[in-house]
Amino acid sequence: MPPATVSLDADPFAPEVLEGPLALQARLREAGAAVYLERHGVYALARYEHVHAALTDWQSFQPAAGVGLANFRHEKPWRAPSLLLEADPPRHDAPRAVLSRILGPRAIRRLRGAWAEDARELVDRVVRSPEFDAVADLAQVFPLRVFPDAVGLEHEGRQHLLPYGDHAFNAFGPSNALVAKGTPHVAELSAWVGGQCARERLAPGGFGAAIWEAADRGDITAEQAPLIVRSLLTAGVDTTVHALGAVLYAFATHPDQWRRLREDPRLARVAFDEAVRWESPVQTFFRTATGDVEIAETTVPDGKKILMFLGAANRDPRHWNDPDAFDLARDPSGHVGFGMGIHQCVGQHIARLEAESLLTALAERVERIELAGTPRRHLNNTLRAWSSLPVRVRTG
Ligand code: HEM
Ligand SMILES: CCOc1cccc(C(=O)O)c1
Repeated sequence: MPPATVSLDADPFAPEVLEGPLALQARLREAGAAVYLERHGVYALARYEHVHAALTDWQSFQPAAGVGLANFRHEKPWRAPSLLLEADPPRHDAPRAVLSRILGPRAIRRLRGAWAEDARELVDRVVRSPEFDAVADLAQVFPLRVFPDAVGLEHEGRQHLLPYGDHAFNAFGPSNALVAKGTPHVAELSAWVGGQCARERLAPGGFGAAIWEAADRGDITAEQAPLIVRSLLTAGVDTTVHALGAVLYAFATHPDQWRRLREDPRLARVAFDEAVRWESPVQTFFRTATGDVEIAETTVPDGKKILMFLGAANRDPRHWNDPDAFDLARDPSGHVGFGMGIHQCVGQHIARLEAESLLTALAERVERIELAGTPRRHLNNTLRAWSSLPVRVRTG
């Protein structure tokens, strides 16, 4: 008889927990292999071993009933489910294959030069001032300069991208004040995003046009094409903005690591993955049990949700040496900050290119970067993010 599952009344989506999640993450890892969260009726997994196991076992823990708290088996989704994120094989297969190709190595080779040049121009301009806000002036600016153009979006209305993604990531959590804050804008945001997925709105040569060309070839259907474009607009902006905020915060608080990057700018790529492990900009995702399934010494009843704490797994001392250290000497591969398995982030190579472009440009110009004031968090049910990151730089 497996030991009774520990129950906790904690709320991972309470503002004070979203502000500082590390204490609850440690408590969950130590309380038991699986912990039943009474408040939301879900089974929490916080240890690396079990989060990895759940992510890679889509047959037992499916995304198709929603990867948020809402259970699509008996609740209407707030928007049409994603054909990737919220789909199981075989429905998941063709959309995934199409995006994997479009967002793969050939795209990276095509974009590398232009993004490096764009990053150098932006950094040259920003560092003319010794003090600035690394979120407002870099982390939010660079992705919104390069990614919408790569997708082929019109210039008009791009200000809707961040709030749309912010609401989508809030909507994976419970219907709390964060979701209520976004609800009045959902109709306008969804109308703009939905309009941008139409073939005639997408510039030739972009990721969006390439998705429609995949429909022309019959790799996907014309009905699927706009929803797959929507995936890029939902998942591809806020995530990279907050991951860049995370890596800039990491360097501003670890001068010894900045020195390592200056000595060897090729470390930019591993630095980004180490920051994604250390801060985990995407903190949590849910799955739904497809039967009475065993995991973490617990039987999860059919139809019940599990909550995977990606951030907690990325700092699990059972898997990582000195997990709370931000250390460029570490090999962060295997972290679950991009997920794992068949749903592992299909845009991760694009995200890494954005980070490599910006960090390389900074490393070439900035001798020192440090905090110039108190950073402020941006709270979201799923994303770990900064709203402000005042820094001081010395160039040379
Ligand atoms: C540092 C930035 C990013 C982070 C931390 C991140 C994180 C993640 C995570 C954790 C998943 C897995 C979700 C799950 O297992 O339920 C995922 C999936 C996904 N990501 Fe990313 N992502 C990032 C950037 C991007 C970008 C730039 C794009 C688009 C260009 C993108 C598009 C997607 C899509 C479409 C999926 C669903 C894949 C599938 O279900 O097959 N992401 N991402
Ligand atoms: C970062 C996880 O990836 C996502 C997030 C939100 C939406 C979608 C989508 O496929 O629409 C994907």
